[in-house]
Amino acid sequence: MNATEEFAPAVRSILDAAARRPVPDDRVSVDGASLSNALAAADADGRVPLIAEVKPTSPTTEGTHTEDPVDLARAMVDGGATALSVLTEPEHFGGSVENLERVREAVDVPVLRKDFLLEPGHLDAVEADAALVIARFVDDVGEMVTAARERGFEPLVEVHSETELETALDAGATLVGVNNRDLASLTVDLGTFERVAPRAPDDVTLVAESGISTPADVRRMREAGADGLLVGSAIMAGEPRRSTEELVYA
Ligand SMILES: O=P(O)(O)OC[C@@H](O)[C@@H](O)c1c[nH]c2ccccc12
Repeated sequence: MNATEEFAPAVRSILDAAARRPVPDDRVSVDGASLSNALAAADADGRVPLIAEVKPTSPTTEGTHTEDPVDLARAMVDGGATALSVLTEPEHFGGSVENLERVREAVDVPVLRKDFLLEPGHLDAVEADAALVIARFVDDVGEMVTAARERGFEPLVEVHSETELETALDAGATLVGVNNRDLASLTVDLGTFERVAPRAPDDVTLVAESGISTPADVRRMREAGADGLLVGSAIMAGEPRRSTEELVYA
């Protein structure tokens, strides 16, 4: 991480909390389902490959959704979601490792753990199929990619710029998310994916993340080369099954 980088106060607070997270004594070992294979299969099936996110709240969301995460997850899968993402960050996103455990037990699509994992030991808090590694926040992306794979997770490496994409590719990432939200300022620009995506080689699975809320946004990201889309707020704000369907059949 670039220690001189300026982050929004909410982001500083998230990172401070993440750094204080305890590291479990034991390593997890999972037999994770492949998120990238699931995305490719949905595409081959003529569906928009959508990762729907169980996101109770966030620093940029008003209020907190109190629905049972399992009910939300089932509605998203019924609406055609290819995979799910579950926030496990407790202090700023209303997430928990219990939410992830219960959701993964209840559905048979791959489940991504969405959190601010800063060191390999943070991967050991809970099992999942895939784990998010945010290039901007970890000192050694290669170490996190290797640590995730050793445990059986498929790493989804999140980038926000061409430079971070290079770092992710050098680290051996094969599943890369381009976050349209700038985690320094928390502002969203769908042009981010459009700028960064053309720099990725064809064999990399590219996920467009954040700020996607309408069928037109879905088509825009697909035209720019998205192999998958990660959507949270827009689905949480609506009736989850219907709002998932609207995007999956965009
Ligand atoms: O709610 P949105 O705008 O649809 O975004 C979902 C997801 O991309 C977002 O929650 C996210 C992307 N990268 C993250 C890193 C940490 C926490 C959250 C995120």
